[in-house]
Amino acid sequence: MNNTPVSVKICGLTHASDVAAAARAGAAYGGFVFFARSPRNLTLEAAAALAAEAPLGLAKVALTVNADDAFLDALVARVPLDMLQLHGSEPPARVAQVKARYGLPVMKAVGVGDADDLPKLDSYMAVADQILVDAKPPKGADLPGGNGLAFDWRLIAGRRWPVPWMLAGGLTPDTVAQAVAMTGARQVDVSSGVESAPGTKDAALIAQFVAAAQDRVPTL
Ligand SMILES: O=C(O)c1ccccc1NCC(=O)[C@H](O)[C@H](O)COP(=O)(O)O
Repeated sequence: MNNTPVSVKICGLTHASDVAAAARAGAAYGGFVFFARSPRNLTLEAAAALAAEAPLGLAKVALTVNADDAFLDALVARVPLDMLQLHGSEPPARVAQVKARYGLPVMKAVGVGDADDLPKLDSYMAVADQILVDAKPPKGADLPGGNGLAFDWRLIAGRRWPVPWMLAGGLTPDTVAQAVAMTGARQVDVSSGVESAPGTKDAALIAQFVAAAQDRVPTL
């Protein structure tokens, strides 16, 4: 039995109040989204201002989708970051390149819809610092993540990987404890499940989510 509390990432922070709510609730990571079609999309300037608000203990994660070096150069120069999250179709070689170029830990997101998607996870173990095991977006979806949809957690029940991994996809304050129990995840990531509307985070839901993930009473 592992008594270390489950680490939580709150993704898609867009306001200073979101950063404060995530930190107050005890989240370990805060995610900044850089994807034009997302309701959580940030400019570099907005992200730099939010990053400046993040206290020690809240790791700042930038989420990009198939970004080129020019964008990542500007991002890393402008926004103080603790981790890069690659949420597109970046192959393992690109993950290795990004890691070498910026010297930041890299988390690679992999979408899971059915058992056929699981081998893809293995292909990143040698190059990524962390893996985000997320729900595969539905065909034709506008967003490659942050869709509020879960996958069948039984697909990964009991699975272990050699690098740290996070569970994501459709988690909510009501479901996260069951998801942790079923999968054995020690890290979880949420976006839609702690929002009152797409792109609008709710401080009470954030507190409830982190507490539920860690099996304790919310810190409001
Ligand atoms: O959140 C977005 O808008 C987004 C846009 C483009 C790529 C990825 C995106 N989110 C990815 C995340 O890290 C989410 O937290 C993860 O997919 C879980 O989302 P949700 O199901 O909404 O909790």
